[in-house]
Amino acid sequence: MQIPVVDFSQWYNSQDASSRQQVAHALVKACQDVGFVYIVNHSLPGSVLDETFEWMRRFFELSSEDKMRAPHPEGWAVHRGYSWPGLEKVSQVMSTGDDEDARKKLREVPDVKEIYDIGSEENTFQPNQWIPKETLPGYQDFMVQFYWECNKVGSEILRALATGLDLEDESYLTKKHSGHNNQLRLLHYLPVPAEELEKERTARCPAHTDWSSITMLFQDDCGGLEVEDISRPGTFVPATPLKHAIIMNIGDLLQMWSNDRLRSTNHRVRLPQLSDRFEGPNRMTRERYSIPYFMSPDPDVTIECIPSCMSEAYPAKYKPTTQAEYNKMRASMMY
Ligand SMILES: O=C(O)CCC(=O)C(=O)O
Ligand SMILES: [Fe+2]
Repeated sequence: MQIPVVDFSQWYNSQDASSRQQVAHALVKACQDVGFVYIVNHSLPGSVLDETFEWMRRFFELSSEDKMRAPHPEGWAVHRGYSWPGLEKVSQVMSTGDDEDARKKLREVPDVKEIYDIGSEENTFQPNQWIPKETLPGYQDFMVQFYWECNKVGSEILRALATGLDLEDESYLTKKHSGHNNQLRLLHYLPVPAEELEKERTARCPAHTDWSSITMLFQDDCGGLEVEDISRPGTFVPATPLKHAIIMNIGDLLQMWSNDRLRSTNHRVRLPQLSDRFEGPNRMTRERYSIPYFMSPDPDVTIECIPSCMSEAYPAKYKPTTQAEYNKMRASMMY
């Protein structure tokens, strides 16, 4: 399996409907066959992405005391602010109600990363947790702007998906995504001895699917992200870093929405592939920075089968749900 590359330049050519259709169909095909795709020639300038990685480096280099001025609130309901190493545990386990034991067991193998989550300034249910402005002048303004730039590209991707799914209304999906329920996450994976990862005594990010509609991921050149081959369950292939490309993947909500036509694929972060990403006698793996941006519909939007994805022979498989309900089920196992 190879992760397809889709060139988005023709999508922005509003004069040429057939080129736009081609891009949209290539995108949908990739999301059906693999669930992951590299998008190149999108509207986010490489210089902005480089600058974002610079800002996040500066943020994570702050003292823990400084970072702890914007801590992730206790519990799962608010997903903002700084999570110190070990706080979050990624898992595929769903909540059943009586979870204390399951939660403890999951944490026996900690995830060695620190995280900073950001949302819309206008999302009052998920208030942002900022460090004082004077601690890192310019950081907050930059991130707020980057959040909306990502939303702009993400909206174009949703528009292309609707077109590629042959929906008459190109804005079928974008109408349900105001942008205020997205999540920008800055991830810093700490250096660890390779053996710790090999023996699974610690983890970077265990296999999971995302709960979003779509996720856009930006990564540095360290490597380690792996994607499951849906035609050979259990086999993972590396998503090798491609400079300034967006790695886009389908999340659970769009898989449900599309009646399993678009695939929410398992992925994980393991050892970097390249040998020069390790150093010293105990093969410390290099640190890694990545930025997933999760696009989610507004909380009360009903996720029910897209008309072009069902027929008499292939009826809707999922019971309608809302983003808020699905989010609650997944999030309560993570914190
Ligand atoms: O860090 C990465 O490359 C992937 C992170 C990820 O899959 C997630 O946060 O959902
Ligand atoms: Fe993910």
